[in-house]
Amino acid sequence: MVEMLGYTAIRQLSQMIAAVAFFHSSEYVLAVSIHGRSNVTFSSLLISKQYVLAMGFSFLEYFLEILLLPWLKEYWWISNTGIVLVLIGEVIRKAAIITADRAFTHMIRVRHEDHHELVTHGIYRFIRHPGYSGFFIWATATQIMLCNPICIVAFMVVTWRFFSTRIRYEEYYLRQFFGSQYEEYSRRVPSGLPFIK
Ligand SMILES: C[S@@+](CC[C@H](N)C(=O)[O-])C[C@H]1O[C@@H](n2cnc3c(N)ncnc32)[C@H](O)[C@@H]1O
Repeated sequence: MVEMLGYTAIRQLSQMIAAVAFFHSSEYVLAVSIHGRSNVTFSSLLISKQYVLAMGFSFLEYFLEILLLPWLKEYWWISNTGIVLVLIGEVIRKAAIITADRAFTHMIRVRHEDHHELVTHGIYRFIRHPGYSGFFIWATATQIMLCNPICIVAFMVVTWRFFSTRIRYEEYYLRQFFGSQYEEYSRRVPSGLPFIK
């Protein structure tokens, strides 16, 4: 197997599998420790059908290019930049989850609960949506790590579009829950995603 794939593929694919496994297992562990096992479902692993499809495309691109354009995978400075960005994305996202604590629910709240307070400290002082910003960086970085030019662009476009819709929906409710407090906060602090104020 190692001889068939070669050093580059073995290394880059192992990094990818490690990044994905760590991301999802840590999301699940954090969700259980914050919300309790009985309130956490398989969806907290954040593995949707669309996500599996995207990852499928990513591996397909990787295998086609390593067979047909192997030189493309040898830009180690690009691949290593991807590793650094994967770590940065992880740190931003996990800092968001830990800081927001019980306010960080995987399903967007549409009803205000008594314990739900507006979080504006820690990483939320600098970015309004650090959880989404971290995921956006992480997902794009996995493709940079694999030197997958098509999926770098595709992952950026798809995750950006997904979060731009989600942020509009989420902020509609946050404005209802927290009124002028949220207005003032959103004027002062950037979203953390490009081209979203
Ligand atoms: C998946 S979390 C994402 C939180 C945030 N958008 C982020 O990217 O870090 C979604 C939940 O967080 C809540 N939420 C988002 N921003 C918040 C804030 N600054 N303070 C309290 N709750 C927040 C929303 O009401 C929603 O139910």
